[in-house]
Amino acid sequence: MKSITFYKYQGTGNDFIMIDNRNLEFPKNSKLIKEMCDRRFGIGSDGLILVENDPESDFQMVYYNADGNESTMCGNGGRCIVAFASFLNIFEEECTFNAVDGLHEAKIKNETILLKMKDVDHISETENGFVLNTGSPHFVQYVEELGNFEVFNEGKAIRNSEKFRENGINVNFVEVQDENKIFVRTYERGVEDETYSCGTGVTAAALTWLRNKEADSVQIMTLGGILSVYAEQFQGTFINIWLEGPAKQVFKGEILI
Ligand SMILES: N[C@@H](CCC[C@H](N)C(=O)O)C(=O)O
Repeated sequence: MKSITFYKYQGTGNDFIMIDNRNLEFPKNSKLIKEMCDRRFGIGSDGLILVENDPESDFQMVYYNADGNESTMCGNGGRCIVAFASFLNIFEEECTFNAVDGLHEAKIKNETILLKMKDVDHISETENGFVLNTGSPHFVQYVEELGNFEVFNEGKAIRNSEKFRENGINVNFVEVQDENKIFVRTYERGVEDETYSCGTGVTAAALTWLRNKEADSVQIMTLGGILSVYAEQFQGTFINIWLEGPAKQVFKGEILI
């Protein structure tokens, strides 16, 4: 048996097991990762993230969903790994890191982490919503009374519909609160449940709200707290997209594998 040190982080309630894997000793086994993320039989989390060395930036982010599979970009996980890399003294105030969708910049500002997301040059409009990729694929639908909305059942049905079943999609429901504030709840692919917040999801929701408007920022309420998205629109493309919000270390532990 081998003992592995892990840390638990949460970013607006989206929670992750974090492991410093700069020595490449962690076994990347999806059965093990799924067991570690299990909320009854394991540590419990929405995903697991490894910090590894990267030749062209401060570190590499390797992200797994709670189902044990390596997946596309995680925005809240990206903010949490920045807090973790700072805790590990990998950088001081600003950093760059590589993730599955390319190079990201990030900054620590007081109690929050600002993470630069990839540019978004295409938003498709369907009969009941929008589809876009903010590092991960997202469906965004505007609804009323989101507090009482059946996010799990409706999200699961869309994620498993014929159009999206094969590759999967994250499903975000949005209620407009006012011109500068929206409320978002997300059914996440790979967790196959509603999570308290999804960083690439709120970014997707924010861009659908900001498109064709003069405004360049919006505040987003989630079940786990408040996030902000800043973005510029240039010739039909969203550039300089920044996701801002808190990311906190919750505990440290050891597991035997
Ligand atoms: N929690 C996430 C999204 C993680 C990826 C997602 N589950 C997928 O597989 O697409 C976030 O904060 O962005």
